[in-house]
Amino acid sequence: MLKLFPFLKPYRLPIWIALSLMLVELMVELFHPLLLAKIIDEGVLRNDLNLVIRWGVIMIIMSLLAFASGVINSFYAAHVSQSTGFDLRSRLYEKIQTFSFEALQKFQTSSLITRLTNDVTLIQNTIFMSLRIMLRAPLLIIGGMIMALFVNVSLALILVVTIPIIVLFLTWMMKRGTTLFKLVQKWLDGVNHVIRENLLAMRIIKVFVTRKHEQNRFLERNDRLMKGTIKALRVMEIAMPLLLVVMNTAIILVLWFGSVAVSDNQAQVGEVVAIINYATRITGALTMFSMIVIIFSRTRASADRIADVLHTSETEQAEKNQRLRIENGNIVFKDVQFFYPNTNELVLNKLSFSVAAGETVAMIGETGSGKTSLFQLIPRFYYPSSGMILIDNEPIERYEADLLRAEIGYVPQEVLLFSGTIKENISWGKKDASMEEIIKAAQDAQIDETIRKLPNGYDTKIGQKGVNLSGGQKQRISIARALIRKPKILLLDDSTSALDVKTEERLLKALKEYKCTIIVITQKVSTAMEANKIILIEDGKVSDEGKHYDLLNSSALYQKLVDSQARKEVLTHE
Ligand SMILES: Nc1ncnc2c1ncn2[C@@H]1O[C@H](COP(=O)(O)OP(=O)(O)OP(=O)(O)O)[C@@H](O)[C@H]1O
Repeated sequence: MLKLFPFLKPYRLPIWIALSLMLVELMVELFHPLLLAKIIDEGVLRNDLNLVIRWGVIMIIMSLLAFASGVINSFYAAHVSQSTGFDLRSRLYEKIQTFSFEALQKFQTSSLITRLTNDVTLIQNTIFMSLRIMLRAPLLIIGGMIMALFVNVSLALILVVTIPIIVLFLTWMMKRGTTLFKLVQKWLDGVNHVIRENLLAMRIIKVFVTRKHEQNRFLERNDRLMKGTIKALRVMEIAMPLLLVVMNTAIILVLWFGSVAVSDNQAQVGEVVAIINYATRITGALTMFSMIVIIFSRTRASADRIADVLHTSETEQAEKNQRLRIENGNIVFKDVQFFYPNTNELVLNKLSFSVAAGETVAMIGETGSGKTSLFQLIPRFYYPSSGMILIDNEPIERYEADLLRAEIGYVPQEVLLFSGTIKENISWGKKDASMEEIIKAAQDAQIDETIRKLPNGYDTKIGQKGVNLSGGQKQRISIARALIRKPKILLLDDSTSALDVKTEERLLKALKEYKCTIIVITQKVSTAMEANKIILIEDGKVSDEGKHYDLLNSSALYQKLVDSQARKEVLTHE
């Protein structure tokens, strides 16, 4: 939890103001019984109405002061807690943006969302409560003990011995509670995980009629969360009765030893009453303290989870000193081997190939042969486990990640569009793009005509993940988004799969204008035939490469692919 303290530093002044005002409230609270006793003993019992009015007015003024302090304290507590929550969320978000794919895989998406929302909210609430009431309990406990010692040392010793034992016990419970609440937050991640998956896969769930199965999956996780929370709270709940037993025993001991002391003339009756009075107040404060322990256990668990994200070292390495930019776009893979982090399956095995600047290369291979993985190494989402990747004859590590990626247009296999207009989605690839540039990119991606037919043209809004567009339309918008930045290297991962042969032909022709290096992963012979070179990938290795007619003679895999597609064409023409 201490790791998050720096986040409070910018709000030192409002924190001090809030705490000082809380002390004013506390002082009024402590002095109230004293004043009441004075009014009763010296005013009411002696029939002194003036004294009653005088001290009564003082009591009212003090109450008003406490009321005003409370209101202003609330104002500052809300300001500090909300601002700290805002800062924490922003820092977490910034940090997650720098995460390497390894770190993103380690913290699941749903867990990151829980940390950014629920965990931050818990911390925010705890800060608010700390500034409002939390410090009051410990101060009442300490203040009560000091006052008791001041009244009668030997009787107060009973409290001085008992109370630290209870506080130690509560601290131990907080530790135990933190472990349990950490699990609770993990189970909350689990619930969020199912919700997220279900919302994203609603169509599949409906079409496979698996609503019941998914409901049960959700209920199972929800049940685990409920039972876990009850278990965690139960451990905490024994604190209260235990505390009352110990404190009541202490009060009985004070009474017993007190009566002995009074009869031995070693204490006054008033002193015994005063110490019992303090013991009762301290019991109340300890009850409050045990509630605070519950809240703190939860908050500690959340703070640890947030700190885990903030202190993760698996971020992308930024080679700040390197200002290299891709000039031509030639690519060389030399004996590249690759394992995904924390796995032992060799995905790329001594893979070597080269693509000259401005060339178009088609990459063909069976599913799972490593094509997408190979693509992910070019914008440096991952580093090769061994071997070398050179761009413009420079090792890829020498490029700063952002500068490297600025020159790469990447159209992933799974198209993802953002909510917003079509225009915004295309210009997302280049924030300062003009309308002409947007239209040009759309024209080249063969989507301009379709967009113009939509109700609001380029201003048509598309829903989350572009639900109101067809697969092929989404693919082409995603291609336009990559083209608008006029990349030096264009990576198309099976991005023309949903296009008919004619549209695809026009697209490939338009791409030639861009004079960039293009690698296109495809299963279509029609696409491959347009390329300068075809590279065949088998089990993470280059099994063959060449032009269409060369491969027809040399590669059994290519022949099989051509045969199957020719047969499909014959069947569709029949
Ligand atoms: N994030 C990942 N973590 C671990 N292993 C992965 C990951 N992504 C892919 N793999 C594994 O890497 C291997 C190659 O996958 P890849 O996606 O590169 O194949 P591909 O040739 O692109 O297949 P497809 O044509 O079906 O897209 C597969 O065995 C897959 O299980």
